[in-house]
Amino acid sequence: MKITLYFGSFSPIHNGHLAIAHKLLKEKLSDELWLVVSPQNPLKEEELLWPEADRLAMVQLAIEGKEGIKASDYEFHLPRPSYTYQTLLRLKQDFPQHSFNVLIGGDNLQAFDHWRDHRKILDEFGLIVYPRPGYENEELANHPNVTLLNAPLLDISSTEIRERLSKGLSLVPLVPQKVADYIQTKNFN
Ligand SMILES: Nc1ncnc2c1ncn2[C@@H]1O[C@H](COP(=O)(O)OP(=O)(O)OP(=O)(O)O)[C@@H](O)[C@H]1O
Ligand SMILES: O=C(O)c1ccc[n+]([C@@H]2O[C@H](COP(=O)([O-])O)[C@@H](O)[C@H]2O)c1
Repeated sequence: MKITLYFGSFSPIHNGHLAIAHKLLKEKLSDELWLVVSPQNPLKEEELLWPEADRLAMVQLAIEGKEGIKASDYEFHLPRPSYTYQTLLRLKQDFPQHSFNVLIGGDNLQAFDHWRDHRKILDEFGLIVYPRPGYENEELANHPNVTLLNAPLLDISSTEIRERLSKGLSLVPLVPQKVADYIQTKNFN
């Protein structure tokens, strides 16, 4: 099978992520999409991230009943921080029957040059990139292993959700109701 991996901190997952996931499957660019929860993005501060088990639980709630999408805790069992190329090599070893590529937002493409082994990710696996406001990387966008996905842009970020939570504002419609309910049962700060 052709599997697309959507790596993220997902602290928390929101409707922007889900819109992209649905679009990818609708365009039939892959057989399955795996949402891989990264315990520790090498370029992110640890204190901004909610506990990984909660982040995974919220991804699972958000995709419940949705065909073709899976939540993955694969990186929970790998060394930290979560270097994507290392994860890809392990996945290739563990699932030799599948082929993998990586879905990223244009904002991550901008910073992609700073990812460890980014050239190898590009050459050996390939990227599917969708636009994010204000970000471009023309050189990479023209690479033969980069596919562009023309997806809807929802101006939502996990940061905004955490800010709304700290102000006591409603989280719907930025996240699915089940995720909002989950967050209310926790004491995240
Ligand atoms: N509104 C959105 N629409 C589409 N993709 C998004 C959106 N927000 C984030 N992404 C993408 O989803 C992936 C995972 O993002 P991440 O978990 O860091 O969410 P985030 O909202 O950017 O978080 P934060 O605000 O904490 O930085 C990244 O590739 C990022 O580019
Ligand atoms: O491999 C790297 O060097 C690398 C550098 C920055 C980000 N990443 C990965 O990119 C994914 C998206 O990160 P985030 O926090 O924006 O959701 C996440 O899985 C990170 O581990 C990976």
